[in-house]
Amino acid sequence: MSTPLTSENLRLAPKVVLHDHLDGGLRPQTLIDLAKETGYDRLPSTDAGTLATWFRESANSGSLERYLETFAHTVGVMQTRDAITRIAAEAAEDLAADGVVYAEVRYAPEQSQQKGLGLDEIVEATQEGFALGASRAAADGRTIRVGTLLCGMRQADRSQEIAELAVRHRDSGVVGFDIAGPEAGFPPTRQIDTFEYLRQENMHFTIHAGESFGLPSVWEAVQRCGAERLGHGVRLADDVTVGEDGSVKLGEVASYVRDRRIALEMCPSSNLQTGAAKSLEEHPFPLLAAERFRVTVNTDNRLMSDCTVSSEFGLLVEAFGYGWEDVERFTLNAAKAAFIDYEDRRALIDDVLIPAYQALAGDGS
Ligand SMILES: O=c1[nH]cnc2c1ncn2[C@H]1C[C@H](O)[C@@H](CO)O1
Ligand SMILES: [Zn+2]
Repeated sequence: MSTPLTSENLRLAPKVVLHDHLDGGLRPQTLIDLAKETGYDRLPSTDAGTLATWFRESANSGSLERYLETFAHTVGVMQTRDAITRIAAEAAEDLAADGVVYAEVRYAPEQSQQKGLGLDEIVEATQEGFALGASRAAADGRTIRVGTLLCGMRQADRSQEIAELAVRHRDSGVVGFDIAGPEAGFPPTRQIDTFEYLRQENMHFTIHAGESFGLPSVWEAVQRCGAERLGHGVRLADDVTVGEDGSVKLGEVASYVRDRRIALEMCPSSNLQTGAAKSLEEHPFPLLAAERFRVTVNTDNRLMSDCTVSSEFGLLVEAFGYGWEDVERFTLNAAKAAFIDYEDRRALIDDVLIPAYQALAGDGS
């Protein structure tokens, strides 16, 4: 018999998240504690409940630029080694508690230098935190592995430095690179030399594209920069035409992305907040999933969207009637697109995910 697809069972099911920002996932109380400890005096509230609501409501702005303004407060407390380690440890614990077995968590090290920390020190403090969080989760009976993506910020000019930092730390848990920040006016080709460098170093990278800017941004990210995955990529749907008879026709960019199995790191709640999608019903997730794009389900920012990986799955299950076989497919999509070694991906898929979803779907019982 199949296990009922409830929110609690979704939480217990093993999941993979590829797009989760460290500075978008702080616990509200931690933010308050760290603001006090580090002398950050600009928090909108020192009550955890009020602060959580403030983030959710402020991020719910309909604009990516305004959504991004809320990060000044989280980044504001990520300026000491201890604060960064605590935040990373809690992120690993919170993801593990939500049933995530493999996570790629990203952040922009250049934003943690307000008090003079060095870039390498920031990466070391983060890695230390993830290791600590994973070992605390293990003590609680949960297994999680965390890979890190380092982000260059599109509006700044430090991507090359950050890419070199990622390459330097590739043997201690950094698995890839990304560019984040405002999309309009900052095309990924501004950093084209950095992407060329990363390819020469055999380093993986994803690019936030097709979120607040349209199809040209997706095309540039894929064809000019060589992105292996797309952060969001919702506007790819502009290249998918659904006829009156329900027939679906893909344009060249969409075809290429589907043919090459370029993963789409979809984050439904975040998309609703930034206006990348008007409503869940109009979100391109079900269309792209039905057309067998490599869609994955992600949080983007757990604090700003007040979500978890399992709650994002829950939204999609409720809106589009997905079953365990769909949850499994989206999870396997994420495992296949992870930036870890092939052997590790295979082990994750064969030894962890497939047996668990067989049991959930009631196969062989
Ligand atoms: O959805 C997003 N689009 C573009 N940039 C984003 C998004 N979510 C977070 N960021 C930015 C704000 C963070 O400070 C930065 C690094 O995690 O990435
Ligand atoms: Zn993001």
